[in-house]
Amino acid sequence: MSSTSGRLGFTEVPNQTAVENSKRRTFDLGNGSEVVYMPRFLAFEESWTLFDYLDKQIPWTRPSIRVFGRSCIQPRDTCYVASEGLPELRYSGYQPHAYSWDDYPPLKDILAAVHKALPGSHFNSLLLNRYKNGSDYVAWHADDEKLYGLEPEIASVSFGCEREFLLRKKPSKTISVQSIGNRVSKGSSDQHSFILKHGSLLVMRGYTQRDWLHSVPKRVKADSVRINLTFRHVPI
Ligand SMILES: O=C(O)CCC(=O)C(=O)O
Ligand SMILES: [Fe+2]
Repeated sequence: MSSTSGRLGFTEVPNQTAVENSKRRTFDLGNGSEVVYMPRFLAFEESWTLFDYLDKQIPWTRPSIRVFGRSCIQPRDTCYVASEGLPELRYSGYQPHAYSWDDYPPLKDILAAVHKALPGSHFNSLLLNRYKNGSDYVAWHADDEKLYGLEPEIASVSFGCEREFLLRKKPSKTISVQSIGNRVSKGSSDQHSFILKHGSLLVMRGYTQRDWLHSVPKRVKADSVRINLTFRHVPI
């Protein structure tokens, strides 16, 4: 984009919105894992319209899942949308019904925007989560189901209440802690935290699911609904 010179010889600064929209930060987590964060992926008002639609129209359920051999109610609402003919998703002993994209046209618009932002991506399934307030959460996990292959790219779009998204390195199977004299250096880059904003996009790619865990912890102060969409590719 070219910039014009003002009357007094100052260079004009592009307007603030354009600068914000172009903000895209890439975080190299090391060893082939990468996270990309775009705080203003979708416009603010449009994001509220989508939030209202999703909150009201999606057939949310709160299923029973199995965690460490015990049955419990999943601590958030969920729904699953997938293209026809994909192998079925199963996680924590639960197999969600796959709804069709055609039943929820705004999801196709969001998918198109994600594909545009991430050239070369081909998402064909979507796991939706609804956190009614700060007592809903997702525990530490990796989306490393075989179904997704070895290096899944996962694109996560958030609406509504801002929540913290944490990444923590999986314990290494080899001894990677370096001893320097008496001091044990573990490095501080084994954890990352993002506040996922209304209308934001966060992408995990490379070996992030193999080498890292992520979570959205409980937050007493979060007092309103958050909706999160994670787009995934299931190879056929
Ligand atoms: O709500 C989020 O930001 C993350 C959801 C998530 O990790 C998942 O659905 O696997
Ligand atoms: Fe996840």
